[in-house]
Amino acid sequence: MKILSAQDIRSLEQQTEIKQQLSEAALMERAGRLLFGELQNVFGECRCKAEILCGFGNNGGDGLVLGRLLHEAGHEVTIYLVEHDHYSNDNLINQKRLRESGVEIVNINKDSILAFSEKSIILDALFGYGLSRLLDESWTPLIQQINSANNRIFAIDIPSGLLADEHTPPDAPVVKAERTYTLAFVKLALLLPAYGAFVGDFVLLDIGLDQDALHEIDTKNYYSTLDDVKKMAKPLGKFSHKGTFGHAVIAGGSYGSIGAVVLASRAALKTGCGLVSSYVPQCGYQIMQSTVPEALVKTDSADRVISNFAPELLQARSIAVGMGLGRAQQSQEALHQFLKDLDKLDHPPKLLLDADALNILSLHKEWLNLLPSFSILTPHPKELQRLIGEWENDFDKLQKASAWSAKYQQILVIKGANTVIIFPDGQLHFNSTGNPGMATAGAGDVLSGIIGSLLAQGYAPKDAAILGVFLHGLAGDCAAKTIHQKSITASDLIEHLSDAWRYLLS
Ligand SMILES: NC(=O)C1=CN([C@@H]2O[C@H](COP(=O)(O)OP(=O)(O)OC[C@H]3O[C@@H](n4cnc5c(N)ncnc54)[C@H](O)[C@@H]3O)[C@@H](O)[C@H]2O)[C@@H](O)CC1
Ligand SMILES: [K+]
Repeated sequence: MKILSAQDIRSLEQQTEIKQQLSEAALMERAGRLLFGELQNVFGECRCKAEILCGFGNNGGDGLVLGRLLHEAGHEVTIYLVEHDHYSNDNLINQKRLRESGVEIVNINKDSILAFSEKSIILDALFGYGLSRLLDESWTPLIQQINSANNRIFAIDIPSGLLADEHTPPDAPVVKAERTYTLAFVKLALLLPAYGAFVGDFVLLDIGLDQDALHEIDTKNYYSTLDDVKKMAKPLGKFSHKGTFGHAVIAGGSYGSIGAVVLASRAALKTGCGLVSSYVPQCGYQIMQSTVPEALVKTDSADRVISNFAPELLQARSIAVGMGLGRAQQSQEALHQFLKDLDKLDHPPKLLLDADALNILSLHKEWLNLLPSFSILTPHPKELQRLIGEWENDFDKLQKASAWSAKYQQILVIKGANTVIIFPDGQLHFNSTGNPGMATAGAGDVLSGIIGSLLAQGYAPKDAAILGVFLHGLAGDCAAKTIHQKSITASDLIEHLSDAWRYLLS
C-alpha cells in the first residue's frame, strides 16, 4: 500500500470528489461514519459521553460529523469548536448540520479552561494533515489540558500538532493519544518510533478514494499489508523436492553464543528451505546436532570462534552470517577473507549480514565495497548508527539510511516497531505486523534465519526482505494469541511460523 504525502492525499481527495461526482462534504461524511463505527465498538452497548475538540479545517469537520452521528445514536456529546474567522467550507456545512440535529456548539479559544467530565472519551479533531508548520506555543495551554486529562484520548487522522511528513520536535505542543484513527492512508510520522508516544496504536480507515487516480501518484514510501505480501508468497508445488527449496547456510556463533545459530537455523528450516547447513566453531558442534538435528553441521578449525569461513559454504544459494559471531580479531579477518572470496564470484550466493558481521563492517568501512549488490543487512538502531553515523531525528535517519543504501547498493532492514526496509532505489517499505512482545533476545536471529531461508528458496532479495519481515511479525502476532506478550520468546516465534504461513497462504 502506498504511503502518500499530505499534499498527495489532498490532491487524491479532490480527484475522488470529481471522479465519483460527490456532493459537498460527502467524503467527510464517509470519514465520520467510519469513525462512528469504530467508536461504537469501543462503547459497546453503553450510552457514553464524548467530548470532541474541533478545529477550523476539515479535521474539525470530521469531528463535527462524528458528533452528530454519536448524538443521533443516543450518546451524550459535547462539541468544543475553536473560534476562527475562516472555517473550511465542509466544516461550516457540518456546523449547520450539527446545530440542526440539536447539538449545541461550545466555542473555545486557545486560552479556554475546559472541564472535561470524568468518564468521557476525548476526541481530538483540532488539526489533521493540514498542519503545514509546527503549532506555536500559544496552543500549549489547550493541548496540555487535553494531555493532562485522565480520560481516554483518541485522535482523528493524526494527533493534533504532529506534522505528517516532517520532524516534530519533542517540545512542540502535540496531543498524546491512546489511539489514532487515521483516514485513507497511513501518514509517515505515524510509523516512526520518535512519535509513537503521541500516536498510540493506529487504526487505518479506508474512505474509498479513487483507485485509478491513486495509481497515477508516484511515491517511494510503502506500507506492507497482508494483501501486498500475499502476492509475493509462493505456495508449495506438488512436485517439489528438497532441492527445489534451496540450500541455506547459517554461519556464526562463538563460545556462549551458539544459541543464535540454533535459532536462525531452526527458523530457516521452519520457513521452508530444503536444506540448512550451520557453520559454527567447534564448541558448537554438539549443541547444534542435538538441538537442530535437521541441519547439516560444519565446524571451523578453531574451538571458540570462527577463524575461517570454509570455501564450500559459497556453494549454497544463500548465506546468513554474523549471528553470535563475536568480534574476535580472527573472526574479523575471516569475514574479510570471506567477502574477498565472494567478490571473486560471478554469481555469489545471496547474502544476509546481521549482528556482529555488521559491527565488524562498521569497524572496517572499506570492506563495504566488497559486498555483493543487494545483500540484505539487518541492523537494529544501535548497529545502524555504527554503520551510517548519527542522525538528528527519525526523518533524518531515513534520509541518511537511504543515501547509504544507494551509495553501497545494499538493502537495509532497520529493525524495530514498524521495521522499515530501505532499498537502493530509494524505496521504503514499512512493515505492518508484529508486537512489542517481540523485543526479546534472539528475535533478530530468527529474522535472519527466515530471510536467509527465503533467499535460498529463490525469492529475489527485495521480496525476501519484505516477506521475511512480514512473516516474522506475523509469527509474533500468532504467538501473542496464546502467549502473553511479556512471555514471548524467540523460540515461540519459530513455533508460530507455521501459523503465519497458514494465514498468509490461506
Ligand atoms: N479533504 C477531504 O476531502 C477530506 C479531509 N479529511 C480531513 O481533513 C483533514 C485535513 O483538513 P484541512 O486540510 O482542512 O486541514 P486541518 O483541518 O488539518 O487544519 C486546519 C487548518 O489549519 C491551518 N494551519 C496549518 N498549520 C497551522 C499552524 N501551525 N497553526 C495554526 N493553523 C495552522 C491550515 O491553514 C488549515 O486550514 C484531514 O486530516 C482529515 O481529518 C477527511 O474529512 C476526509 C476527507
Ligand atoms: K487530529
